[in-house]
Amino acid sequence: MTAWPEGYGRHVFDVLDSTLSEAARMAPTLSGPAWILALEQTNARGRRGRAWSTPRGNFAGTLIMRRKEEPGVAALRSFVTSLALYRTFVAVTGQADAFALKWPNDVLLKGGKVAGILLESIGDHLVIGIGVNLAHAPGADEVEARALTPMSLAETLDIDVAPEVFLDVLAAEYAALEAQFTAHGFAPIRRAWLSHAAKLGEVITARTMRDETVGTFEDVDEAGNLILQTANGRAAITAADVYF
Ligand SMILES: O=C(O)CCCC[C@@H]1SC[C@@H]2NC(=O)N[C@@H]21
Repeated sequence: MTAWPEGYGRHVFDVLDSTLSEAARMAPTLSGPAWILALEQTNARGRRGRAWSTPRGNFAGTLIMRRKEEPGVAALRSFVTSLALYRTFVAVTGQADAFALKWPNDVLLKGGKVAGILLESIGDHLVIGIGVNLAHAPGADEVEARALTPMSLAETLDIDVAPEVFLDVLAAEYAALEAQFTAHGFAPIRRAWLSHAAKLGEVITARTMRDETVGTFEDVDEAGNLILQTANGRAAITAADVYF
């Protein structure tokens, strides 16, 4: 059994609209960081206003904490979280090679998307919503045409992990990385994140609402920007959807 990290609250709900919405409701009452888990969500949201489906058996969690730093630094916790997710997947499956990280914060299983993260600010709190396809993945026809195929742990690896068990491992992995981030800053997180990055050194496409940049994925800089080497030189991209 994994020890629950000291100082973190743990709140498990059967059904919620969204753990992000519950975090917003709970924020005024919290005295420290807290994890919120829902076994089912009825109105979950993904990045860029997309819907996110959470059937029973999948993981839907939110970590809420008071924001200690300026927003740009606090947002680097999306990398802390995706690295914690990577370590959690390896811990529960024993299959390090099956998983990879996709900038800015998706986790891939055998090249398809198995987990996504949505970071939001609520007043002086940071909320990190995490969705993991443990049991079921949406069909390829339910996601955008160029999106990676959704994958689930159960359907792809034949490994069943209960959301509560996943939460306990993730909370412990996160707490260890949060302590490292607080003590040593982003550099060690960035190095570890890059060591698991998908498509590093390969040509990828970063698309925003306005434009599309194609280039070789060279690095993630100290501010978390995606660095692409393009035909017109080096591009630092702050926010985009990445396509392989
Ligand atoms: O689009 C993405 O990749 C991010 C998906 C984030 C989904 C999670 S599930 C738990 C939390 N509650 C929500 O409503 N969304 C996030």
